[in-house]
Amino acid sequence: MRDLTFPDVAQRIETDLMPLQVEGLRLTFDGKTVLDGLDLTVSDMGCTVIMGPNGSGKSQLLKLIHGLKRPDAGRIAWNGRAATAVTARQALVFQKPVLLRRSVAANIDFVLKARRRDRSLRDSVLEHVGLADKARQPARQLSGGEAQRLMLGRALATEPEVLLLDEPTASLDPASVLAIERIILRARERGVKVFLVTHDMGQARRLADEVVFLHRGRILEHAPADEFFPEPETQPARDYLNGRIVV
Ligand SMILES: Nc1ncnc2c1ncn2[C@@H]1O[C@H](COP(=O)(O)OP(=O)(O)OP(=O)(O)O)[C@@H](O)[C@H]1O
Repeated sequence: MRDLTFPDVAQRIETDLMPLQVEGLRLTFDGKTVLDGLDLTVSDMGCTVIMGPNGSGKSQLLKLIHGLKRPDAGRIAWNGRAATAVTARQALVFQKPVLLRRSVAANIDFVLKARRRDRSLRDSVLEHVGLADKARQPARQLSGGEAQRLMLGRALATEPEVLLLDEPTASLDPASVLAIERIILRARERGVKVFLVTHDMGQARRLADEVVFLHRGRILEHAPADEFFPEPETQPARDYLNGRIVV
């Protein structure tokens, strides 16, 4: 992937959506508590990595703070604004790419049109995610890593102030993982606030400015990365980092 400067995708942004404040957040499914009264304040820019064992509630937390679903109880505020009021100023990328059965370029065009953004941005977005040479190819023919880069391109085409990423590199090869991490880092450097769910310890250490550790629907730790990784305070976090089963 070439390193170029793109006027729109590379533009520095200043968001007024921070801090994120979560109070008493509760989510249940059929009477089962999935998130159990979470309190969380994220004030800093950079990358907040959300970690924790399978089923600890990471994906549900991302969906709630993005305003995609409503909690059973509690409050979410992005600098005082309700999550549902600012969804369009954010982008969420899931683990599994969800692409239109059209060309790579048409997948970007679709988003630009929906957001009434200049179509000319498409080429710079595709360059940015290293897919310019595949613009006319059907999106369904992309490899897993390429498809995920297209998903990131679609997300960036909306010029999000907050990027929410749910295991964006699961099952990708090391080169694809690094390509995606470079895109994430560039967004972060431009002032996009990043929330990243990952089980990849190397990735978490490479990208995290701070870590939120979830366990059984509760936040056990919220700490700067340079404190969390060398010295997690709780046993479940220590076990998780050491690869022991803590579910
Ligand atoms: N639609 C649903 N109906 C019932 N339970 C659900 C539903 N979606 C999620 N859950 C439950 O909510 C809990 C939290 O799920 P979530 O996907 O947030 O976990 P996670 O921490 O992201 O896990 P993983 O690391 O495996 O992706 C799990 O116990 C899951 O089974």
